[in-house]
Amino acid sequence: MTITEPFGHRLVAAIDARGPLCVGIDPHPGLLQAWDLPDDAGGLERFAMTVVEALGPTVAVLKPQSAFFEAHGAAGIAVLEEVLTSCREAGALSILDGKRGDIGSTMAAYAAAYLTHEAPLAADALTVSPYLGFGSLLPTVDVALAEGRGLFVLALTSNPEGQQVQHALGQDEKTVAQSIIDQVGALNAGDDPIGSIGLVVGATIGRTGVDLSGVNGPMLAPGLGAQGATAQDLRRIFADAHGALLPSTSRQVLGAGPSVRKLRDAAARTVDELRTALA
Ligand SMILES: O=C(O)c1cc(=O)[nH]c(=O)n1[C@@H]1O[C@H](COP(=O)(O)O)[C@@H](O)[C@H]1O
Repeated sequence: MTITEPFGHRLVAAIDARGPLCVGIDPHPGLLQAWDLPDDAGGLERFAMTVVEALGPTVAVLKPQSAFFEAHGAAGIAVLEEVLTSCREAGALSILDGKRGDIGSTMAAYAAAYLTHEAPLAADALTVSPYLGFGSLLPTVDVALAEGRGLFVLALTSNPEGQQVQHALGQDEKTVAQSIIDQVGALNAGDDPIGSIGLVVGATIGRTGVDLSGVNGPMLAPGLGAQGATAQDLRRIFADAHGALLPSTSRQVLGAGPSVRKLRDAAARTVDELRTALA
């Protein structure tokens, strides 16, 4: 589908209408079992499509995690395609969590695969890794912007191991993470209300002293719930941030299934809690 409105604008409108929440579609084998589903492509489809049925009409953003679909081979990819199409039809934005990062010419191929209107696996945005050098992402940035889609660039990830790379000091005495944040901010500069190139800043990162005041773009914050972060952590980390904060959780909400009503209630409770904490 051809999109004319920039991703950043569409995200702001979705958060305004539905609340600041992204729910990850992470079909862990343990969750399939808890939902009484087989660990095969049929179980994967039932799981993922139940989440879309429950949350596609109510939650701002859904984020399928690619690896869980790839694990089922061609049949799993077909389910991912169905999920991405159904998110769109249900009115939720989609972020494909693929964490792609490669040399520039290959990044152009990832952009063609996930961020163009002809692509069967087109999502509204894709997670990407800048650790082959921020410049390697620029071909993907160009395609995303031309297609009305977005990126989420890993800056400060929610896992503790990320610090080894992300807190290291670069030649300019900035941390690697701050340098990525600043380069994303430069791409979004002047966009109103915000640009379309986002960052991933985990809700678990603690006190880093990072400056998010110049982002002017979307900020995906995973780590709520199963990884231990709370709405109050978000309030502290993003106190001076400028952009659109999109808290994200997977297992905390998915654990409420397979009942559609319970999934909806779990997401609605999380949105209420976030709205109160972030007001
Ligand atoms: O890009 C992501 O979505 C992501 C980045 C990050 O720093 N930390 C992180 O947990 N994620 C993803 O967010 C989801 C978190 O799942 P839960 O821990 O179940 O809420 C997983 O799919 C992770 O791959």
